[in-house]
Amino acid sequence: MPLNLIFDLYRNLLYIIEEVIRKDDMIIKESDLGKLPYLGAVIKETFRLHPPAPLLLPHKALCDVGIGGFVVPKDAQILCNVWAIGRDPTVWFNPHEFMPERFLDVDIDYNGLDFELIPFGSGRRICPGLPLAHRMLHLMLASLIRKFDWELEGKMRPEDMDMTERFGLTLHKNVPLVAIPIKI
Ligand code: HEM
Repeated sequence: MPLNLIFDLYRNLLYIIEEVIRKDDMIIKESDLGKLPYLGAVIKETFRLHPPAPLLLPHKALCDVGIGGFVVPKDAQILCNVWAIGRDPTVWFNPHEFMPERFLDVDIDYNGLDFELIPFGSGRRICPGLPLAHRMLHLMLASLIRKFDWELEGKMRPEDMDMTERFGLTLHKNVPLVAIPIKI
């Protein structure tokens, strides 16, 4: 999705949040989150394209394991490339497009059971902070959108933003985002 459309999306999110949450309610509450499926879809789409831990954490095979026709030998170190899974064209339609709508009518979640979207990992070493991160991300993003208007530093146009990523244990924007909050 072109970046100027992402700003339209931001306006849409604000509109939806205002529609759902009563105007006189000052603070977005956890009980409001179930009424904001589009917000959830935006967060899932962000995790799909920009997983904070692009290779999860290193794992090690305890014994030889056969999987999908391959043998993973005992003691092999395993890095799970969730960044690549999120952009796999055999799994995702238009994988490089930022399209939150793709999550609206499907039952794909990041709870570790849907292997096409596992930003928190899966299985017994799944991130124990998932429930906290899930709540905080929704509450913080909804509050930031609702309480402020935003503009880019130096009147930069959204389409001129440098979206390249810097890989490491965690994934960062190569050029950090600087956005200016304007109190509404
Ligand atoms: C957006 C937020 C977060 C993301 C995307 C994330 C992602 C991950 C990932 C991918 C792993 C490795 C899973 C694996 O090895 O397969 C992990 C492990 C872990 N995370 Fe998170 N995490 C987040 C927030 C948190 C928070 C808020 C906490 C604590 C309050 C936390 C605590 C941990 C711990 C302790 C582990 C190690 C678990 C183990 O190895 O058994 N994480 N996380």
